[in-house]
Amino acid sequence: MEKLAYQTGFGNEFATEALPGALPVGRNSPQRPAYGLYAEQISGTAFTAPRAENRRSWTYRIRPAVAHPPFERIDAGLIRSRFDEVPTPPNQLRWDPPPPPVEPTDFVQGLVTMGGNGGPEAQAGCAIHLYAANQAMGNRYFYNADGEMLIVPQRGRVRFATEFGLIDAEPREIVVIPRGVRFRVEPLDGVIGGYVCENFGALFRLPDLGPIGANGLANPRDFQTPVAWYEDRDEPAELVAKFLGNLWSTRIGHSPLDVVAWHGNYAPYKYDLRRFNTIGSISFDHPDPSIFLVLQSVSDTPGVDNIDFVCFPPRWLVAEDTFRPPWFHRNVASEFMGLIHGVYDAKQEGFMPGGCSLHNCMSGHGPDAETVEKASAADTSKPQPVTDTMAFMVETRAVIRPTRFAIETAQLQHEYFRCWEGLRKRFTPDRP
Ligand SMILES: O=C(O)Cc1cc(O)ccc1O
Ligand SMILES: [Fe+2]
Repeated sequence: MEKLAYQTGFGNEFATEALPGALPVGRNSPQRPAYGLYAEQISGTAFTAPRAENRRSWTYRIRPAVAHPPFERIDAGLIRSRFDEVPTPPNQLRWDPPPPPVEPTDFVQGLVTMGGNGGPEAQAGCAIHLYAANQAMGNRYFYNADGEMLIVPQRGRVRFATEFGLIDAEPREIVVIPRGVRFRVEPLDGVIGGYVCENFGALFRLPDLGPIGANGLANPRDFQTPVAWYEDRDEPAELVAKFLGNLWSTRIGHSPLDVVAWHGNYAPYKYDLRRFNTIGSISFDHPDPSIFLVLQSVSDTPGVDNIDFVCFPPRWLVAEDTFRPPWFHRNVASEFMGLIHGVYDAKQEGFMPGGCSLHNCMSGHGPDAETVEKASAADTSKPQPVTDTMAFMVETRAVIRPTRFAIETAQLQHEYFRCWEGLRKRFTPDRP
């Protein structure tokens, strides 16, 4: 597999051309763009959004995006963008990894919604999907008008061929495809699978660092955006749109990935979670998980995010006289977790790579009984490495409401609550 070239930086003003001179200099819309290309803008924020948040790109393409017959509605399979199918239980929920697809399945066909909140109309909230595929999309292309898609590969390497260029990703990397950007997914290994966080709200951004300083957590230079790449393919193709929760399809006679040059700050990107600069306590106590924040989607209330995407990478635990794993807690926020690799430090077993868990607003949760036994007996005068792990959490302001599929699937672990059954009473009122 050839190594792809990328431009680096988060939300930079990128400029890239696949043919020399395709990108106009000093203007966006020349009367006759070079090579007979059409100029087209795609905006990801309101025109008048403050400069620091404003996102848009200019593309120079073989045909404008408008060149297609009307869309017709198609079956959305197990994709959901409304979350009122079944009552949401306050229970701790956990799922085994889904079995790989048996039928030929591409990325869009293999999307299954596990839960979510808000919706595309409200422009707030998120949907959490799993994907599993064993086929390339071929001449099928997809775009999502409902939100940007943060894709978390868990199994298999995968190529995203997008209007803005090519991205190859492997497990422990994440990919963000902005709202509206057309793309196609190709497995680079036989079976691919993972998670998708569809963000209906404000675009993902890097969090402020406050007293941490100018460096740390996910560093901007580690975000990678493709260079311009195009295909000039005049052949029958299908374009599928996700629009207000429904899927719509149209037939076009060419590949929509025909952008020869582009500039701007609205484009797909990838990030390797292994580059996350993890920060933790070097004195005592387990800090709040906000120190693991990779990307945030802010809400209208300062400090209360629509979505926090956090990761739990390998790290050292050194806090003395401290119960080192995640503590027992109930949060106002809701937590959907996935395990990309290895073992999660709060759960000895049952939380498998490819699996997921959901602990909603005020539902008690924390380390399982086995973890508590171990951590309570550990020698905390010695540093302890947490190795071979990569978990993530989608933490949201609103309750994450599971879909009917999530509640009825055979992968739901009905015995999950038993992992806390062994928490014995250890109260000794006469012995401090
Ligand atoms: O529930 C979890 O496992 C996620 C989590 C991790 C952590 O280190 C602190 C709080 C928290 O919710
Ligand atoms: Fe939690």
